[in-house]
Amino acid sequence: MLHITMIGCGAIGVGVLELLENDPQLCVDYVIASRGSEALVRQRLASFKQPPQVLTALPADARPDLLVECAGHRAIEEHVLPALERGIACLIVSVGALSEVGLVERLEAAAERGKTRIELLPGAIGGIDALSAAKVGGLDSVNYTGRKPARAWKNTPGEQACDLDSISEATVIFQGSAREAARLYPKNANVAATLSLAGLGLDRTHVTLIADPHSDENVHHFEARGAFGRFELSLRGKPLLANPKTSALTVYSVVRALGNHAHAISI
Ligand SMILES: NC(=O)C1=CN([C@@H]2O[C@H](COP(=O)(O)OP(=O)(O)OC[C@H]3O[C@@H](n4cnc5c(N)ncnc54)[C@H](O)[C@@H]3O)[C@@H](O)[C@H]2O)C=CC1
Ligand SMILES: O=C([O-])CC(=O)C(=O)O
Repeated sequence: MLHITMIGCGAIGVGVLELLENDPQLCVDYVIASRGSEALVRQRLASFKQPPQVLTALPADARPDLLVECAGHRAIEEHVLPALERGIACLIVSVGALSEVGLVERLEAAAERGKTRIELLPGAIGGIDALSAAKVGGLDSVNYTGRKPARAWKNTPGEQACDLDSISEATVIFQGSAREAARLYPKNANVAATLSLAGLGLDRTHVTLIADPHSDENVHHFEARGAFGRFELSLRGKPLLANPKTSALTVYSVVRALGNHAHAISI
């Protein structure tokens, strides 16, 4: 059985725990919550048969097989870097955090010192395997468009780009590099960052973000061109009820990745 520590227990975390509840090969022993939210998280987990222990930091003597981050950008600095130093393998969904200058290098150095590894999860997007394979032959361009319902852009700079409550048609709220998108929209541009890291990099991946008042889906579309040919993918994800910014596929992506670590055959 694999012993797992989960960082963050919001929409993704609860979804993952629900799917893992009856898995005999995966056990989430600890959930690390942000300071002050422990009681709320315990309440969220009250209906679980065997709820994980809720803490605000990994105990010094804990030695999970895997740590999975489902929390947000700040959690990388706070929990992932120290865990890597301790030799704990980490899986990350907040891939956009890696747009911060120098963070990739610091994660690599921490993993090297801990003799362990970091896995960036595809989350809400697919095709990362094909894109990173295409990169080997050389890529010329990668263009990504993220289209979400207007409400998914609440509390983001999208509010300054347009009036999210009254737009009557799909409105472009951002165009620029994946690095800038990840900085400005940390909770909405993890896919942009993931595509960049797999493909042409944060500065050469072109991103368009759209608020669509008529959509109830999170639509991720990208087109890549290179020596391999041309590749286009459109993924129409259903948002999670608990958080309209997040697609349900992100939960399944975490469960898949954890299962791949536990099972004899990974796919
Ligand atoms: N790679 C991808 O495709 C996607 C990645 N994400 C990332 O996943 C993150 C979580 O998404 P949701 O579960 O929907 O968000 P959420 O807001 O529902 O839940 C996040 C939870 O993590 C907790 N948290 C925040 N910072 C923390 C810290 N430093 N330590 C411990 N707990 C902390 C919060 O209190 C909250 O309970 C997003 O912020 C985003 O960065 C989200 C969607 C897709
Ligand atoms: O869940 C999604 O649809 C993707 C997302 O929020 C992101 O790219 O950060």
